[in-house]
Amino acid sequence: MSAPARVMTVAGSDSGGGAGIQADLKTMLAFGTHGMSVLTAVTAQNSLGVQGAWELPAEAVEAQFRSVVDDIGVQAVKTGMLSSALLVETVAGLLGGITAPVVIDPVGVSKHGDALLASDALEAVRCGLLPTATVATPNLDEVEQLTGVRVDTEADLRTAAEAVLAHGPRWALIKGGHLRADAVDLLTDGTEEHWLRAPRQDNRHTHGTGCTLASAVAAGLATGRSVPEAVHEAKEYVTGAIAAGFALGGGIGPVDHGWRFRKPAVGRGTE
Ligand SMILES: Nc1ncnc2c1ncn2[C@@H]1O[C@H](COP(=O)(O)OP(=O)(O)O)[C@@H](O)[C@H]1O
Ligand SMILES: Cc1ncc(COP(=O)(O)OP(=O)(O)O)c(N)n1
Repeated sequence: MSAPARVMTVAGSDSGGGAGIQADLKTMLAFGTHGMSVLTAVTAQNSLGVQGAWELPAEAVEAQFRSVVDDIGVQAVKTGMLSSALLVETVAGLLGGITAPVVIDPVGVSKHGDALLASDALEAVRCGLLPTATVATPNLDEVEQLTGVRVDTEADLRTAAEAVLAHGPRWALIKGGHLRADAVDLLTDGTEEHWLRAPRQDNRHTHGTGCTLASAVAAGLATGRSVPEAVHEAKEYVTGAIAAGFALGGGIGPVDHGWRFRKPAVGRGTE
């Protein structure tokens, strides 16, 4: 039997299992790929927020990356929480040495407003990390932090994408999850435009949306999809996962990474 496509995430751990490395690996499995991980930081996190975060040494990040790439090999890479300028620079340097497609989710803050990236790391993201991206997937807050462009309406998404593309990724996927109306995202390489629209799900359990979308794109690229194909399939997956998002703990529950595997009411908790 042939091995599944290999996808690597470079990201932080979310102890609650809704975002970060845990979301990435579940998503990669949902796409039938083999997920591998380079851990950058450990967070103590739950449905109420982030209670603590501890960064790993740069040499530990580099060693994990080399262990995977030098022996197993990767067909796509996704990055998430990178925590500091040092880790952003370390990871950017490592990505410069591989040829596989790279999806950069420039994670800044969690849904609860907890910082997952030091403010002095933004310049390293702009100058070092974004140029390595096949696709960069900022949300609206990240667009504003990185480019100064504020997005209030769908019409602003094009300006945002142009500003992100100016930092060097081949494609920009601007996520409109924080807009008021439909959840509209814009994918563009500066020539082609793909508008991805989904009705806004009236479900507060949306923890992990961004990690899930970016990992799904990476899994699609690893299996040979084009960027537009991978993004369309990822959007369909995250929309279903949000619709099926469930309550856990006392705050914002996770999206359901396993929604395609479940029959109604099977595998659900009783609370
Ligand atoms: N309530 C929602 N209903 C439908 N789609 C959503 C909703 N919230 C976010 N999305 C979608 O989820 C994906 C991730 O976007 P977003 O939540 O903005 O990312 P992040 O987690 O990085 O803030 C995007 O495709 C976005 O349009
Ligand atoms: C460890 C870790 N990494 C990333 C995030 C942010 O994840 P995201 O998918 O953007 O989801 P929300 O936090 O916005 O729900 C995280 N929280 N933790």
